[in-house]
Amino acid sequence: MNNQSEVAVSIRNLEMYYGYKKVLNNINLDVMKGQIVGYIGPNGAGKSTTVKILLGLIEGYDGEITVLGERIGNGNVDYKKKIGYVPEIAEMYENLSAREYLTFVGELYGLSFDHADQKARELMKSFGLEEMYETRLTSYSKGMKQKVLLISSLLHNPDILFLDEPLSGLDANSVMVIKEILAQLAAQGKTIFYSSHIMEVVEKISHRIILLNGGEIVADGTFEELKEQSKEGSLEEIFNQLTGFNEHKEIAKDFVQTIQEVEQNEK
Ligand SMILES: Nc1ncnc2c1ncn2[C@@H]1O[C@H](COP(=O)(O)OP(=O)(O)OP(=O)(O)O)[C@@H](O)[C@H]1O
Repeated sequence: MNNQSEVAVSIRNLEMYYGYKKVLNNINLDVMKGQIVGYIGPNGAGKSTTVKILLGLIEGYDGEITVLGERIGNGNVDYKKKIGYVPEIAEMYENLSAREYLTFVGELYGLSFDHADQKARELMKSFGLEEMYETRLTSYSKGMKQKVLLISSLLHNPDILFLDEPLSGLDANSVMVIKEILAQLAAQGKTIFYSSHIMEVVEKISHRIILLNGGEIVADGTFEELKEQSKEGSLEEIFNQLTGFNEHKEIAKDFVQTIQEVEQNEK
């Protein structure tokens, strides 16, 4: 089932200010069901701000946003049950075991304890973490915590997923598994917003790439379309070109020179 013609998220004339600073400028988007959207841009471009607005975590924006047919921001929060979110930096209550954490999150999303428990145990097993299920998260490695976070975002079988650096800390084998899971979820009609600074992965995984720069969309299309427009070969090169960046060597040289500076009395 792939409903690429149905709109999952619609954004019209979105603008956001922090104080006097405009951080989102006239964002317009329709994202279809079953699409994996690579939502990329330089640090501070406005990616997290957009996602937090869609999640209902930030108010005070201008514009109209519809998620799965519901206009958001009118007090109706039911749509949030259909969303899964993996933030880049997560508060995980690390004194809890994975079992306690995941059943807690599952119950927040309306699952019964038993259903959440059974599902979480099964998903932990798929990730090779069955033995760790009752162990406190404090003793998990970074990659293990990331797997628990991914599970927590998917337990309630959401229709839309927002992932911020979801492969952070994962080994090569786990990366292959997650990429395949995302492809299969999209094929079932789930919509995935995938934010990452790792261009090789975004290039491969995304059906559509949206590049944000200074709060504006500066590119929107398939990787092939972006390549055609920019005449560059890789997404990294397209990114550098469209964000006007070609000074990495000079910046690195200045940085290294500064590190090597010694005070007169240190010589
Ligand atoms: N709570 C806040 N108060 C004031 N300004 C903020 C706040 N959060 C973000 N900003 C500003 O909004 C702009 C967009 O930030 P945002 O976090 O959306 O960027 P991003 O594209 O997600 O960046 P990164 O790739 O570094 O995660 C930046 O200029 C940032 O300084």
